[in-house]
Amino acid sequence: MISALPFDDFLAATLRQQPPLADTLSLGELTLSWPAAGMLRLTPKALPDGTDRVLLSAGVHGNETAPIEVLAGIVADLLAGRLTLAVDLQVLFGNPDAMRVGERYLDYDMNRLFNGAHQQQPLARESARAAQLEAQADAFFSSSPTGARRLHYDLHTAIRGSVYEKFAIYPFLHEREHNQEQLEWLTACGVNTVLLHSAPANTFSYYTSRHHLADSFTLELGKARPFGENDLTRFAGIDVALRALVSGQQPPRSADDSLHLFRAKYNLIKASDAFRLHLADDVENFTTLPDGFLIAEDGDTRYVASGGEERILFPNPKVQNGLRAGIVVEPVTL
Ligand SMILES: O=C(O)CCC(=O)N[C@@H](CCC(=O)O)C(=O)O
Ligand SMILES: [Zn+2]
Repeated sequence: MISALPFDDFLAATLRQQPPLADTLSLGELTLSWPAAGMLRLTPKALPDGTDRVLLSAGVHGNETAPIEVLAGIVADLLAGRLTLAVDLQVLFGNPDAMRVGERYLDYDMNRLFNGAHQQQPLARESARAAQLEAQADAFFSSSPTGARRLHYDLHTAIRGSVYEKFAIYPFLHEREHNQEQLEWLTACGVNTVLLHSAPANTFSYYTSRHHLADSFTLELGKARPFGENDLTRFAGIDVALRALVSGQQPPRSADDSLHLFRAKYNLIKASDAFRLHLADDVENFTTLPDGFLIAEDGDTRYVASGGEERILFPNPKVQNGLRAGIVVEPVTL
């Protein structure tokens, strides 16, 4: 075990490709392990039975920088002893190579490569990294003691603005109920809108939910901007909430305790280069679609809104062929 911190800023060390450590590191009340780029585990030396396991990831999309900066700030305060750690914490920066160049991905959208899907794209640089992230999540969660909560928040920002600025995406659950306590926690954090997925997906949050029965969410926290251009005051709510979580506290209650729930109805799939989206670039996420509105078409396939209650999420005609180019959602109650 070594005892001197080899970096003063974990994000900077990740971006400059500083070599990780083969050994664990002792730092005051913490044990650290840094087995690979962008992967840091912080464990309190005193670890009571039932201590929560918390996985916080950001940068699965390299251009979604504000959540990366939020996590970097939390790590810095834990390492400096300004914040007390009360959980076993795994921090993962998903795609450092894409972060370095400020792109969503280099070869293939990494959030379509989990759940083993990386095996179908062996040439993509994101595939090796997705497999490495899965292995790290496996090592972290599979050794968790019974009774300990397993939580995973995968932090993102979106390409478009949104009617609801902050929202959570709840992966499809197999024979499990949605966790009411988690929905209340999200609401307390100011994340008042939740989309319930209706089918499995190859996302990181689905992977940990499915394989480790974690309470896992993709959190969409605002708009994607390059490093240095984020207004971090807009991320203060989640910052405060995550700091409370890792130090074993409840988040301060948000003034607004309403909850807007939606269900994914179907995906728009870009099957070919003929895919045409009939929504302007400034149409926001969760915009309502009038009954009969032609959302998109792809050759003979026409996506037409129905009923007047549907809304559009993540419309993007630039995705690779075969991938999701949007989600049509509808309001739901639990
Ligand atoms: O703004 C967009 O079009 C995409 C934002 C984003 O990266 N969203 C995630 C959602 C993942 C999920 O469905 O759980 C993604 O597309 O990977
Ligand atoms: Zn993203």
